[in-house]
Amino acid sequence: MSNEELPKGWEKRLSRSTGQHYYLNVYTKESQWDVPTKPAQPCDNGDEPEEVQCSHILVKHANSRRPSSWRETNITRSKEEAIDLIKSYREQIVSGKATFSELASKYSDCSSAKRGGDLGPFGRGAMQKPFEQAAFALKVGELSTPVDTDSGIHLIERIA
Ligand SMILES: Cn1nc(-c2ccccc2)cc1C(=O)N[C@H](Cc1nc2ccccc2[nH]1)C(=O)O
Repeated sequence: MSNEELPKGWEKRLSRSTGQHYYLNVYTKESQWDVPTKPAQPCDNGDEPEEVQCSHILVKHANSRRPSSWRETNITRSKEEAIDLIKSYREQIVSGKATFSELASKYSDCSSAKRGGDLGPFGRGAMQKPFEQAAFALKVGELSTPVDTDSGIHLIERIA
């Protein structure tokens, strides 16, 4: 089957190690041995937007990729403490005690804190995969549960 015959967004590649053909999803860069039967990205059939816009609160921990931020030069909290903080922020937002923007501006370890956590619009392939998957699974206005990436623990709100 040539590339032209494959569903949109897939490419046929040859594995150097096995000599077998595999199929590359050009959007997610994920590969598979089975011949794809559906378009590579749900948005090809209108199920998913090209981009989403999200705000997030990031709490870094000692094992984060870069355990430093505008708030704290040397971040030493544990991953479990970071998860507990994100859960407490989520509770404050859901109960109306604080707004997402207020908490992001005060506590997020991402430089987007200065914009209330707003990351702007992004498409698939722009963010670390766990963040992307969580963001694209949210409905507009919805709040995530804690999301774990190499950067730390996130709380994500989908804006658009
Ligand atoms: C992806 N991104 N966008 C901004 C941003 C956007 C708008 C305005 C200012 C900063 C900052 C970042 C960023 O990578 N920040 C990192 C932390 C971080 N890691 C992330 C992983 C996924 C999504 C957002 C993330 N933010 C940092 O400051 O150490």
